[in-house]
Amino acid sequence: MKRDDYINWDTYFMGIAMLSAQRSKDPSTGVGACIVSEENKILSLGYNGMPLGCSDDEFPWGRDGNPLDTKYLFVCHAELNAILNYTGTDMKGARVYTTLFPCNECTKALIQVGIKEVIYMCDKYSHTDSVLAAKKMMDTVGILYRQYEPIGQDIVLHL
Ligand SMILES: O=c1ccn([C@H]2C[C@H](O)[C@@H](COP(=O)(O)O)O2)c(=O)[nH]1
Ligand SMILES: [Zn+2]
Repeated sequence: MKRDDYINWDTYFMGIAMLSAQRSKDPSTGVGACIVSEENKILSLGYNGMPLGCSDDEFPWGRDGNPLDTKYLFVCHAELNAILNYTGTDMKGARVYTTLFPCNECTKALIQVGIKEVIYMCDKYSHTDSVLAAKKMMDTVGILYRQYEPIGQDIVLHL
């Protein structure tokens, strides 16, 4: 008889997004994203990090002060990295699992490549204009979004 305690698709893909976030060098918010086809095949992965050739050790990771001394103008977001890391040709109808609700800039890119659903873990910036704009765009174009609901087992990463 087969096991009945296997994890469901949402847990599987959110777990992979969480694992991807562990690659981030961001000291305050590591973000991971996993893009999945309608057939439940992983299309791409990403996490937030400095662009290629921009050293993790030389570019800033701070949050406050002169904008040029913070990470915000430099860091490439997890969802955008997942899109840019994709080597295939068609993401239409795919969904993205992300550990943080996408910002407005990532949302524009998710729309342009045909993502149809966003499953997120954390929405800690829900009050910001960026996330409000992201949700306005998703509502307008019909992208569904829902918070990940753990069912059964917790995702535990023993690292
Ligand atoms: O859509 C998003 C929004 C943000 N991120 C990244 C960008 C930063 O590296 C962190 C946020 O840092 P805070 O210190 O919490 O402001 O999250 C992303 O990858 N995707
Ligand atoms: Zn973003």
